[in-house]
Amino acid sequence: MSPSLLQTALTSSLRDSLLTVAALSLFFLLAVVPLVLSIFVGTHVSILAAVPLTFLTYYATLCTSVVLYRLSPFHPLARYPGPIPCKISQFWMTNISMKGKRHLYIQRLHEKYGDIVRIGPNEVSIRDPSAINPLMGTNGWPKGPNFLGRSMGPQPMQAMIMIRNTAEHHRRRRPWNRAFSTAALKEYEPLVAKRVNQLVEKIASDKGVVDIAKYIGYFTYDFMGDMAFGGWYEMLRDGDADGRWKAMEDSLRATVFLEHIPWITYWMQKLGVGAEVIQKQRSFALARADERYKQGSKTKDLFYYLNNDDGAEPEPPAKAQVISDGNLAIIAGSDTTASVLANIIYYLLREPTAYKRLQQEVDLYYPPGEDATETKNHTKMVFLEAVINEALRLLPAVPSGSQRAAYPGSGGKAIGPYYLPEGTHARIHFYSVQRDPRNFSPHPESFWPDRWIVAEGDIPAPKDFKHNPAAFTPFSFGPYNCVGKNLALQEMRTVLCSFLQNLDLRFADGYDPEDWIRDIEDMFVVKKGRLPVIATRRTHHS
Ligand code: HEM
Repeated sequence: MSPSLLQTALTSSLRDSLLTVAALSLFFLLAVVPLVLSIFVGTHVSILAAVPLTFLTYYATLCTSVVLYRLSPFHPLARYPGPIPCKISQFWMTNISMKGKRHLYIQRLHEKYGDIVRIGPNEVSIRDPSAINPLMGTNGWPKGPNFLGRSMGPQPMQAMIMIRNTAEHHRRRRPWNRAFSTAALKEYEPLVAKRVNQLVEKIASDKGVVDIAKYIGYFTYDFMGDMAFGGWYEMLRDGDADGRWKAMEDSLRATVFLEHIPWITYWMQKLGVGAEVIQKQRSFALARADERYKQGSKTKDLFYYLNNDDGAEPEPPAKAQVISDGNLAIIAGSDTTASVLANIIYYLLREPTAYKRLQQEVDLYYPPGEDATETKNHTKMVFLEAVINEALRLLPAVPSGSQRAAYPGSGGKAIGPYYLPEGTHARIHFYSVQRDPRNFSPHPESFWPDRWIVAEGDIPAPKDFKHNPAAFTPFSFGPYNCVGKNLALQEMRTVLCSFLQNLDLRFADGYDPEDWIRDIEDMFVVKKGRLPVIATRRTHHS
């Protein structure tokens, strides 16, 4: 076995052993100790009364002391404010998250308590851009343990997004970086173009009201299948016949539940409870990955790089690693891009002047007859860029941020002006930071694409204009940031140019645009509702 595979296997067997020791200790504390105590109590009362009495008293004392400690000035995070239920138990935030409005809840907490707030007994949310680099940059902290919960506990091989060891993450990220290089992105252009044309055709040919958010989702899924596995599924053509998209959306609620209480996944796995919804989603990807192995590399898709078919790494990776990361691409790349794209369409339809202006820009660069899937004009399209940035600012695809925590044994750290002891889990609340008037003014809560053009100095700045690029991190920040950022931007620009060149879009009659905002849920990634539109082909523009 190669040294890196050996290291991975050892790390995961060490992790499993540690989890088993932790579980046994918990069992000892919660079952064995009160049972032994009840034998002593049984010398004074009947054993039938002694057992419940001892257990009840033992648990009450245990819970009271935990609660008192978490609220006390002796707790390492005592200096940071927050609501009492958050300080007492992680279950409070779990409950909030399950309702889908965590992003708004945490935003309100920041308004009330300030730039750092305790959102769990050992977890803080931060709304201060000066903390982004120290927390998430090269010398910051790695991923937090919430990813272990999100993935339903240890897998045969962890997907890259879960890896907390910096060196191991760096090693695993190398093939991804090659797969998203400028040269590789160029190779994906025809794949994007083919799917974009199919999407436009699908929307144009569907008569009546179209749920454009659904079709955009199918498009991103089909495209990620092409890009990751050299072709996979035809959701735009066949619909969600066997429930793949639904399985992915369903798994969001289960994973947001588990991300706040990752330790529970250990017990769920041992008892075989609740994994179906997540396993169903995963089984689709595993099946396709297996097929792809058999086919071999005919095109340079992501699999080609993950499987080291380009020969850039000294050793071939384990099969389980390639499968895990291929699956990760589908999950990380489809839902995120779909929600951002649908959100951009929503804002454009809500702001007809912005829609018109973008259409004029598209008409300028892609007049009728010009191929709108060509990327050559993208860098010149300043309003297109402003529209995408503004939608990403208002609704980042990961609104409540990605958790970070010190690697065990590495100690506490000054994160900007805040000292966080080891054992703390911390997130930058992207949603709040990007809507903070100290970072973006005026109209921090409104869709105003011009702020990006003002910031470039292309139009004069209004009074009290504020624009802080360091506070804009919709693709996250640092060595664990979104590796698919450039692909996502390329995809979104191509879709928007093609939509606006070929279609006229408007909200369906009777649709209340507030429904879109109401339906948005923060399930770590954004879960969106329906976006009913009427689409007609553009025929008479010049
Ligand atoms: C608009 C679309 C997208 C947005 C807003 C977005 C945003 C994000 C964010 C916020 C993260 C978390 C990074 C962290 O933990 O700090 C992430 C991670 C990731 N994204 Fe994206 N993403 C998008 C599209 C894509 C696409 C198209 C892919 C292609 C496969 C992709 C692949 C990944 C991967 C693999 C990770 C994990 C990176 C790592 O752990 O090193 N994303 N993304």
